[in-house]
Amino acid sequence: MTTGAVPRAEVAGLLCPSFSPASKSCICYVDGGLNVHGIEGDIFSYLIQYYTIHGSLSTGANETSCNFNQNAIPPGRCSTENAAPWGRTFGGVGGKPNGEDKPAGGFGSGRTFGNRATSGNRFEERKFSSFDREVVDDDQESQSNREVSRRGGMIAGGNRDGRGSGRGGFGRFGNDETEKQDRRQTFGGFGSKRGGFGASSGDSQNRGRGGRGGYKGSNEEVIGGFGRGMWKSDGDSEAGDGAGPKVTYVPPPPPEEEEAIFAHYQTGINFDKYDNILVEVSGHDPPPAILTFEEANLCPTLMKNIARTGYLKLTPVQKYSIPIIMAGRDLMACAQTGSGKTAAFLIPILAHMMRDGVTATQFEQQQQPECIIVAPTRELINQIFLESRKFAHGTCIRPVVTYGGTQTGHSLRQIMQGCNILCATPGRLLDFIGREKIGLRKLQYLVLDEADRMLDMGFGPDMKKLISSPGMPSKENRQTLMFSATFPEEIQRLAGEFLKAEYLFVVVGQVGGACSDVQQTILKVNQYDKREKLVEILNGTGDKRTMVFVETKKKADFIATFLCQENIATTSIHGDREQREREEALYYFRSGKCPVLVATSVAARGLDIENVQHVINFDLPSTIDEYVHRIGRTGRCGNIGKATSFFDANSDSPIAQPLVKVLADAQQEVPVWLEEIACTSGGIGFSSPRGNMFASVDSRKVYHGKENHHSGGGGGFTASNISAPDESWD
Ligand SMILES: Nc1ncnc2c1ncn2[C@@H]1O[C@H](COP(=O)(O)OP(=O)(O)OP(=O)(O)O)[C@@H](O)[C@H]1O
Repeated sequence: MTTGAVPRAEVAGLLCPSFSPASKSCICYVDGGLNVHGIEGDIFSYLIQYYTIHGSLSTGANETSCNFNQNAIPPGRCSTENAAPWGRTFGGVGGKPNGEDKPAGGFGSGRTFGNRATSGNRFEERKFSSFDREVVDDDQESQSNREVSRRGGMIAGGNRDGRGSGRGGFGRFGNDETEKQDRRQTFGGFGSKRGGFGASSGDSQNRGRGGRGGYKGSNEEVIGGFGRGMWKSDGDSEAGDGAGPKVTYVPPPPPEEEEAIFAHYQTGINFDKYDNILVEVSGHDPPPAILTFEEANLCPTLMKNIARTGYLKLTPVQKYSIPIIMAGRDLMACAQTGSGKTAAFLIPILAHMMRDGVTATQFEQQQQPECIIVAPTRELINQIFLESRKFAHGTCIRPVVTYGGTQTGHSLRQIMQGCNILCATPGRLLDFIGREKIGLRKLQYLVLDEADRMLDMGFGPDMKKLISSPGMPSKENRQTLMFSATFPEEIQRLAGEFLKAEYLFVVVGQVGGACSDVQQTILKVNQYDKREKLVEILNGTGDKRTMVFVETKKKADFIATFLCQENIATTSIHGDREQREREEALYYFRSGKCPVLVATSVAARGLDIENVQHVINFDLPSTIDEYVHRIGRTGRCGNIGKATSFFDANSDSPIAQPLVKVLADAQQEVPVWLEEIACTSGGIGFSSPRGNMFASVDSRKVYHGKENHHSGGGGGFTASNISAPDESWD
C-alpha cells in the first residue's frame, strides 16, 4: 500500500505516510468502495471535500496535490507531476477533469457518489474560498490557529504546535457509530472506514475524548476537571487529563446595540391560529392560564423588553407556562416547534429575579447563578442566551453563556464578571462545577430545554451527574422546568427523577406532533437518485433559505461539496466542524449568503433562523421525533414553511408507520404508497420509544390507568437504548 514511505511528510498539510520527497509522490490506491488507502482514506476524502468547500489549498515546498486515477488502480499513484489542484479533481468520472488532459481520475465513480456528481467535473475554489476568516477574531494565544483557519484548517510544514482546535474533526472522523450499514455500503468512499487521526472509534466517551484530536499544541491549556467521563458529550477536547488539544476559539461578543439585541422576525399569518390549538394541563391544582402579558403582572422593565422584542400576544405555551412557573411549580411542557417555548420559561424566571432584586456580583472566584439553563447543542444554548439578554436588558441580572468548542478561559472571565443565568451545554457546565467555578448554592431554577434529548442516553448521564453535583439543591428546593416539542413516554418517566412529584404537564396539541404550518411532502426517491432530485428541487427554489438534513457528518460535507459544484451556494454544519466554522456556517446561512445549509442532526433542534422556507430530509432520520424537530426549523411562529423528505423504501420503511401518523395528525396528505409500506413494515425497532403511539397525555395517567402504549410498533425500546445520534452535540 505504501512504498518509499517517508513518514511525516505532508501532502497538502496532511501527514502522509507514503510521501516520497524524491519523487514528490505518494503511492496509494483506491479500492472498489473508493476508500483511499495509504493516506488515511477517510481523512483524505474528507480533506478533498474540505478544501473544495473552503478552497484554500495552496501548494508549496512541502505540499503536493493528489489525484486518483480510477483507471490505474489498484494501485493508483498520486504525485505532484500529474496533479491538478485538489479543488479541481474531485468529482470526476475516472477521467479527465472538465475536459482537461490530465491524468486526474477524480474521485467520483463510486457506487453511489460520483457518477451523477460530475456535470462540471470540477470543483472550483469559488465563493467559499476564504469564508471571511476575520469575522471572528481570536485572541493572541490562538495566533497559530488563526493561521490554520485561514488556510482552511491545515498547515503545511510539519507538525505544528498550537494547532489548537485546528481540524479537530479529523479526530472523530469515521466514528459514525450509528451510521447504518446499508448506507455505508452505498456511500462509496465516505463513511465505510473507521478511525483516523487521533480517532477513537469506540464508545461515546472515547468519542468525546479522542474527539477533536490527535494533535497536541504547545499552547495547550491543560484543564483539570471531572476526567474523561464528563467529556463524552462535550465534543471538544479540553480534556481533564490534558491529553487533548487546547480549544482556543473565542466567539464574537454578543451585540451591544439595542437594535441588534432586540432584532426579531415577524410572526406569520398563522400566528393567531395558535389560539385554536387544544391545550391540556395535567397535575394537581394548576394555576389558571393568562391571556395577556399584562395579566402576568410583570415589572415595567420586563414589559418594555417584551414589547421591544415584538411580542404582542402570548402563544399558548406561554399562556399556560408563565403562570405555572410564576407560581413556583415544576413543569414539563410540550408544544410544537417554533411556538415560543424559550420565552415561556425565560419571562417568568426573569420576572421572579427582577421581583427579588437579583443583581450580578463581579469578581467572585466562584459564581453562584440563580438559574441554570442547559440545552444539547452549542448553537442552541447561544441562542437561548441571546434571548435571555433581550429580556434581562436594562436590569442588573446578568446572563452568561458557555459551551464546548470555545476557550474556557474566555468563558470563565465572562462568568467571573457576574452570572445570574448560566446558559450552558452539559459538558462545559459539569467542568465548571467540578472546578468550583460555578457553585450551586443559590440555584433556584434548573431548565432543561429540549428536555427529552437532555435525558436520553446521550446526555442523561450528564444530567444525573448534574443533579447529584455537590451543592445542587434537592428537587424539593429548586424549580425544575423541562421543555420540548417531543416527549417520549420513557423520557417522561425518567424526568420524574428530576421533578417534584406534583409537577404540572402542559401539552399544546399533541405530544410530538409536527407543526401544522409546515407543508410536508414525502417523495419516494431511492438512494441513487437523491442528489439529482436535490439539485432539481434547489434549482427550482432560487434563493429560498433551505436546510438539507443528512444522516452523517461525512455526508454533510460531501453533499455540501456537491452542491457547490452545482453552483448552489451552500455551507454545512455538523459535529466534526470546528466551532468557529459552525458559527460561520450559521452566519452565512442566516445572512442569506449561503441560502443552503447542509446539516446533520446537530442542527435539528431549537435553531430559530428567520426565513427558513424549506427543510429537505435528504436522508430521513431514524426516529420520528427527530423528523418533527428537523422540519420544525421552518414554519415557525405562525409563518408557513415546507418540508420535503426523500423516502428510500430500502432503508426508511421502519419509519413509515410513525411518519404516516405524524402526517395525518398534521392534516397533511399521506401518499398511498407510504401507507402501504407502513401497513407492511410495522416500524418495529426503529422509531422513537413511543413508536407509533402519540400520547397526548401525561405519561403519569398512563401508569395509573395501566395502559400499554407500546403495542403496535414500539419495538420494545427502553429509555436506555434510545440511540445517541451520529453527532457529538455539546
Ligand atoms: N409571543 C410571541 N410573539 C411573537 N413572537 C414570538 C412570541 N414568542 C416567541 N416568539 C418568537 O417565535 C420564534 C420561535 O420561538 P422559540 O425559538 O422559543 O420556539 P420553540 O418553541 O422553542 O421552538 P423549538 O421547539 O424549535 O425549539 C422566536 O423567533 C421567538 O422570538
